Amino acid sequence: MFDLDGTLVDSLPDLAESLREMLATYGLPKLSDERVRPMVGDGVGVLVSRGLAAVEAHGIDHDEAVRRYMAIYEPRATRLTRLFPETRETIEALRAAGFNCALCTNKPVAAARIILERFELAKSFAAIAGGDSFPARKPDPEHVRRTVALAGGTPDQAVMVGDHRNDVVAGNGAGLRTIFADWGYGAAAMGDQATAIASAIDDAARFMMAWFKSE
Ligand SMILES: O=C(O)COP(=O)(O)O
Ligand SMILES: [Mg+2]
Repeated sequence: MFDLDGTLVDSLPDLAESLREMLATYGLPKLSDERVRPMVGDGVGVLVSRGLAAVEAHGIDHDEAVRRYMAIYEPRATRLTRLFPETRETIEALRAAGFNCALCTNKPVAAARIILERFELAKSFAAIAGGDSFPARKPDPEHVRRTVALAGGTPDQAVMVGDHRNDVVAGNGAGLRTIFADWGYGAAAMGDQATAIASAIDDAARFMMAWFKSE
């Protein structure tokens, strides 16, 4: 099971640009990509709250700001976004080895689907769950648990790969082995509780192959 932003796709340029455009509609100042990077990982509502707080915006209706953000982001979700190196090849190799792949992202599921479809990967995933698919989202383990079930798996057979503490906490809590994706947007310390730390997606796949080969 994979997280999306910062794990399969380098989406920061589109996320940050959309945030800047949204802030500009209120006449608010810009935020650099580097300032936006640590704001990603808790879903769009929190991203917008953090963006507004960072520019010290006051008196802005949060729901309206989220609507403006999504209206900007969705149509451009893959303008600058790219798969991280070896992502397609690794997904194909895992499937060829008998793994089911699933997506568990805090991003709204419609936007997640748009991205996977744009990269012709949607059909490779047995389940796609977003931050709005269930009442709970990462770091709540229920998000991971329900996604595993949707993919037809069980926690002991599954591995959660993600670049944020939320991925590690939710995966551990659901009883999965976890791999911290240290090529993503999370700080290195976020991987402390993970079963393993990987420096690239093919490295993560090597852990998975080794764990399940000997069982
Ligand atoms: O929408 C976000 O904040 C991050 O989404 P992710 O769970 O795919 O990293
Ligand atoms: Mg992520």
